[in-house]
Amino acid sequence: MKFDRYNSSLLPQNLNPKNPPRPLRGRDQLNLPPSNSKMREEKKQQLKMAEEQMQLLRSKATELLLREEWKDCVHAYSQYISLCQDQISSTDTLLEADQLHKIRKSICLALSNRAEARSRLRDFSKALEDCDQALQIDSNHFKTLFCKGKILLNLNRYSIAMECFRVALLDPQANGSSQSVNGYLEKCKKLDLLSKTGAFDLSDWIVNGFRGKSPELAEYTGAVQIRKSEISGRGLFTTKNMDAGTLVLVTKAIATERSILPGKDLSEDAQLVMWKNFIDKVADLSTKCNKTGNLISKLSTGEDEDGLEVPDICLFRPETEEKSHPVEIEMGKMLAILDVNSLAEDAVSTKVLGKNNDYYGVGLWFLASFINHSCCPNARRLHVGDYLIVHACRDIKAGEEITFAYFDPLSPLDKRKEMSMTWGIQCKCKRCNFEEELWSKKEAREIEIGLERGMDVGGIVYRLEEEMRRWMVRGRERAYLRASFWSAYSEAYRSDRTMKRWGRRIPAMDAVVDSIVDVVGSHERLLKIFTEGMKKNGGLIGMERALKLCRGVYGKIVKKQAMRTLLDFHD
Ligand SMILES: C[S@@+](CC[C@H](N)C(=O)[O-])C[C@H]1O[C@@H](n2cnc3c(N)ncnc32)[C@H](O)[C@@H]1O
Repeated sequence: MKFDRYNSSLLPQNLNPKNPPRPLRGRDQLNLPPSNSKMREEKKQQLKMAEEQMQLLRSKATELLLREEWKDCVHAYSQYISLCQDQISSTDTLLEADQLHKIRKSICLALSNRAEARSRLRDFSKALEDCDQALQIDSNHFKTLFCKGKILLNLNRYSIAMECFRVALLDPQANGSSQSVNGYLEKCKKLDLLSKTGAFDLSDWIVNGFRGKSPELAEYTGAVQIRKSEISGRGLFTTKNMDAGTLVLVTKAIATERSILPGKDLSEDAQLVMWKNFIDKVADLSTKCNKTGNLISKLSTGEDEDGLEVPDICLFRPETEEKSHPVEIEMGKMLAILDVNSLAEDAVSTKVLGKNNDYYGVGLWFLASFINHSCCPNARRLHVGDYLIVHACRDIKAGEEITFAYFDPLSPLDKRKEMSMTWGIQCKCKRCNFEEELWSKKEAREIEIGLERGMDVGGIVYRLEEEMRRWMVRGRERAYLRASFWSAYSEAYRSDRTMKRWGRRIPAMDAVVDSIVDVVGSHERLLKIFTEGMKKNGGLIGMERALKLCRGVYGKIVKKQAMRTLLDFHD
């Protein structure tokens, strides 16, 4: 075909007279794409700019890390990491192998530092994700392994934590910090053993008068499982016989909030503020960690408990991996869960353990949340640091449900009913049922009224014992009533005048204490009267029984010296 030079559409655009040509330069004159070398030049330029930007961001992130401004630090490292990743993907072909290696190393360190910052914010799930990503880049990265080990230790996942510290120690970088890493490794080994054996020993701390840092504990689950309960919903059951003092479980708080409350007038407001902070903490944790969120969502709201699923106890073990999806717990449900399951750290045992009277603490502990109330409890709890220790307060048979007293079991039926209302429960235990029935007797009500009106306690005890003989109330049932009227018994045993007057006509103190311990379990108020009695009798008679009582109240404290220190508390 003849070349039609006037057919403008066939002309290159920049030679088209309809489009005035712009000044042409170099390769542009031929309308060719930029040469490889030009592209390289431009990319290099971009690379340089990005590098400068990254440098700035990295310095900023490091500074925030050193200043311990964790939130901003996480943010800065996130920006830095995504810039690095962008750079790798956009300049992939242009990066020399060593440049690529350098950037990947920087990402690894940034992930490690972000993990550190996240762990300080207690965002352990995300911190662990960062560690794992960093270790994908460099599986022996010392800083990351050290950080991951510490996070896992915090989460009581001792065996994987140990593995991290062991690998970290192989790194030549560990030299400078090997003492510290070794320290963590030893701690892990000790706690791992404790978590498997439950061989805790609080003796030294107790002998030292609970001064100094509370002893290091590990999570431990004894011979127990979660099952359907005849009391309500789910409960915790033993799978083996346990004698008084046996450790049932040790569990670390999901969250706690503590304070020394100011003067009385302010204390209600202060408690409200604490409660709000506590709710915020738990809500925050449940969104940060899928496992925590999922486990919280399995707790009772106090409604329709019998329809609730029975979770496997393994789910609550720290080493159980979280494979769960995020759950969103709506605020109303969260409030109900916390209302039903949170425990106040104001148990008498906490006060004995060296805390002030105006000290107030609240917390949530998973496994303890499955323990139902009974007025004849077989277990007690003790708070040490963030840990809750549950032990048998009397002998328990395999298959029996573990129960706490949510309120004072050494109080009369009416008082217990009043207290159960504040807990939103209606106790139907054997003791409550028996006493309910007995209270139809006019004599029983008269005894109670007598106690309320401050009648002579010796006379009250005498009358109650006489009536029980007449009603043919024996064994456990007799112990129920003695526990309900314990305030009269203890006052009588304590008063020399009363004992002089009624001594022979009322039963001996140790027989009454023994009968109550058998059904209601050991209790510090029983221990107190017992040790006072021992002192009056000149010392060591009854020491073995006192120690047994003491084990029921505080668990199996290993050294006798520590037991004696505890007994002294009750003088
Ligand atoms: C800490 S939870 C105990 C575990 C609960 N049963 C579950 O299934 O998750 C406390 C709740 O259990 C129920 N509960 C505990 N003890 C009870 C009792 N003695 N009588 C009736 N309900 C009880 C009440 O609904 C209470 O709010």
